[in-house]
Amino acid sequence: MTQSILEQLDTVLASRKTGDPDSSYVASLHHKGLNKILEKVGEEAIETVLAAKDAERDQDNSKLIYETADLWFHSLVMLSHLGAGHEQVLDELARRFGLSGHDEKAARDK
Ligand SMILES: N=c1c2ncn([C@@H]3O[C@H](COP(=O)(O)OP(=O)(O)OP(=O)(O)O)[C@@H](O)[C@H]3O)c2ncn1[C@@H]1O[C@H](COP(=O)(O)O)[C@@H](O)[C@H]1O
Repeated sequence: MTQSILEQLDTVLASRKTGDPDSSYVASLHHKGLNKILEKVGEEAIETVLAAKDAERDQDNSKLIYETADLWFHSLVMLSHLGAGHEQVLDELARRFGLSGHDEKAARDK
């Protein structure tokens, strides 16, 4: 089975916790600490909201997709910084959907 992009990203984000802040953006965020990471998550959330308003006005979702990717990315950095990962979020969504984490992973791996 090939690894999903989220699995690959989680692996890279974890490796950056001990990376060089001068050569890695993610390592620089971990180095600056949780407050800087939360500042970025807040900033990207606002940019996503503004992009959604523009998307409705312009009937064009391209900027919204770009900003949502930034928001998801920085949220993953936040989870990683605190020792969590995307799997736990997917498990929570699956639980709300009535699937066990195991069923949800099996459905994704099909
Ligand atoms: N997916 C991303 C990704 N998305 C966004 N960004 C960075 O997030 C930042 C977005 O913040 P802004 O738009 O506010 O830009 P900015 O003004 O330069 O940021 P600040 O000065 O405010 O911190 C930019 O610097 C982008 O380069 C990302 N940086 C890295 N990745 C992934 O993370 C991996 C590891 O990255 P490094 O740690 O840099 O090796 C990469 O291989 C990519 O897959």
